[in-house]
Amino acid sequence: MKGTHQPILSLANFCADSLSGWRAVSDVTFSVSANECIAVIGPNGSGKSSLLKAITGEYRKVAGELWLEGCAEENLNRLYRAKRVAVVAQHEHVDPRLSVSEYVGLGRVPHTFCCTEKEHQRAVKQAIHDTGLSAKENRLFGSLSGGEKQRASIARAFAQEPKLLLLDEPTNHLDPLARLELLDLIKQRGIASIAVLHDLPLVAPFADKVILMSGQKMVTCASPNEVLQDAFITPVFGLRVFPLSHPQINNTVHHFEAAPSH
Ligand SMILES: Nc1ncnc2c1ncn2[C@@H]1O[C@H](COP(=O)(O)OP(=O)(O)OP(=O)(O)O)[C@@H](O)[C@H]1O
Repeated sequence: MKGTHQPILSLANFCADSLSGWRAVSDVTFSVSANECIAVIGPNGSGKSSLLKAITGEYRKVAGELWLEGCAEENLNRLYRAKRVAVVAQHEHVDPRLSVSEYVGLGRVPHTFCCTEKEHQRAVKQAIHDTGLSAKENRLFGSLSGGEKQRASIARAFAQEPKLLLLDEPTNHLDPLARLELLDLIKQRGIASIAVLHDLPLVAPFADKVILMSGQKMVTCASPNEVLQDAFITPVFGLRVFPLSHPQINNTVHHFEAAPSH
């Protein structure tokens, strides 16, 4: 049952700075367990990507606590993180001459010395299969469409066999059906996932919890129905929320319109 697992990641009153001392995120408190999906929402420049960078250690902790699988931040080394956390970044610079299977194989790098070649190959094949790319495994990365590249990035992250998946705007450049399929793919995988999403109507079907960011701070972290309300959304986005009953399934869907004063 969701919520009863030991958290994979916990942050409490967490603040992090860039190397130059700029305050990247503050007031962050939440946890994510295996099988849980979290959506991070907020307007442009509100600190969503900064939050992911703080979790990966790119920004350094200056206050509060972060635990990854029960290990405190100060005791984490790069290999420990790399074995547990996979990142699908917003802009990935990939050598276009790599084949899809070579690119997906990069996800195995943190496990280089602790798995056999057969185990590496099995993980890569499985990830390519699960993301629907089997027919394209020998194609060059540079020849893939935008949506296929996005799937290949997810496959690389799956091949890493992480405990936690961090995704920065994974639905960018995807058509409407591909967006739904990609989020469903992540959800079905059953890995603790934190995804930055701009497309607010996609948030409730995907997320167990929503983190709302504004001005580099976490405003709240709660269920989609709790966060997707005027009280939170209007001051941060300038939008009004209309929760509607879905005609066929027992779920609320959310419609958004510009708030009158905006
Ligand atoms: N090292 C830095 N020094 C100063 N400001 C920075 C630094 N890194 C990021 N910023 C600023 O912090 C703000 C938040 O950036 P971030 O990339 O986290 O936003 P975001 O919510 O992911 O935005 P978007 O939706 O546009 O991708 C931006 O205004 C950005 O210019």
